[in-house]
Amino acid sequence: MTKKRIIAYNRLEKPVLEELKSKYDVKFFKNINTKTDKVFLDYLEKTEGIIGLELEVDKDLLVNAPNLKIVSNVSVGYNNLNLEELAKRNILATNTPDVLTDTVADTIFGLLLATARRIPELDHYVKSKQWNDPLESEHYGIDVHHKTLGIIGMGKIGQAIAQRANLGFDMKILYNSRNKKPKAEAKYNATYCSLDELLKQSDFVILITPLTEETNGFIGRREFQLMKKSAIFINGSRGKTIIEKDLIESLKNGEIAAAGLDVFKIEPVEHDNPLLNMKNVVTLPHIGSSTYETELKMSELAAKNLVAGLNGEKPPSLINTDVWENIKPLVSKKTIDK
Ligand SMILES: NC(=O)C1=CN([C@@H]2O[C@H](COP(=O)(O)OP(=O)(O)OC[C@H]3O[C@@H](n4cnc5c(N)ncnc54)[C@H](OP(=O)(O)O)[C@@H]3O)[C@@H](O)[C@H]2O)C=CC1
Ligand SMILES: O=CC(=O)O
Repeated sequence: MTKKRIIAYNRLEKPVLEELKSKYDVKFFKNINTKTDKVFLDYLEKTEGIIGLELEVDKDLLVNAPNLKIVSNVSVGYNNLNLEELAKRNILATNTPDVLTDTVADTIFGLLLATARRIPELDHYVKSKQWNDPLESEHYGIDVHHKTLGIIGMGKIGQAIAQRANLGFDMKILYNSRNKKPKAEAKYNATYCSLDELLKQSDFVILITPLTEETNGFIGRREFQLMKKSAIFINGSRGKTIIEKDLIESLKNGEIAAAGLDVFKIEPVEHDNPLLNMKNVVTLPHIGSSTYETELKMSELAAKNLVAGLNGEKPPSLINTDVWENIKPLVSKKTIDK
């Protein structure tokens, strides 16, 4: 029997890739132009499953993928998927929630600490042999413990951040999300407030929402100007949830004190991005979930999702349940190859 054809894109941990290769005809592509790469487009035509990171699955791609049954993201965010176009074609979409929650919360909290206490800047100060005298106040940071933290996006990761802030740092927690979270309020002593109130009252603002039509450009000049001049802004969501040029202006004009960024409008970040020259900005290369343990768990979950979808079974972390309801009656037991 000919093996089903699979595309793996950008990231999949080696043992998982090898396991898939034993079952399927898998081709791995990395960061190619998917609109023009001939090898990719030829392969895509007979592909039944895609697994990977940040592949833009839009109408252009889907018209070239007539046999596609499932797209399995190795990420919790799925702003790279056009769900409307996938639904029109009854193609399943999956992601990797939960397994990364604590790791991402650790990264984001680490970024907050690094920005507040100026850790990368002072590391450079020591290693570049500038530490020759006792330190003066120009090198001081600001306290994190007992301050007010505003979390925009009180979902799984937002709540894991609240846990760290509440139990570890005794912070006052304000949050904003579409719906109130009474359980999280009780557990982490968190208070719901409007976005504007959160921005005005917080010493630290963490943005950790998905990128959607609603959150595209969510935080811009108006929002930065509402923040305290001493506020530190942390973005762990997606680069496009903020207006990056507005952040640059607000930092330049002292409207906020500093920023910690794991995500950028364009990734990898462009080398002439002004944020890279700002001392009060701490940058990371989108590594929220990137530990050995968690990346492996994400790849394993993504593979489980993919295999289930290809076998006509409901994937464990399905995004578009409406598509599953449509195809469920059509899935023929005969076509299932276990
Ligand atoms: N930097 C990195 O490496 C990583 C980044 N991420 C990003 O973090 C995001 C969140 O992940 P996760 O916590 O697991 O997802 P969840 O779905 O559990 O949480 C998302 C939260 O965002 C809230 N939200 C959505 N839209 C709005 C809005 N318009 N205004 C205010 N709040 C809103 C939701 O509110 P409600 O519950 O009320 O609907 C929910 O509380 C991902 O989608 C991804 O973009 C994730 C992993 C790693
Ligand atoms: O950014 C990473 C994700 O899992 O989403």
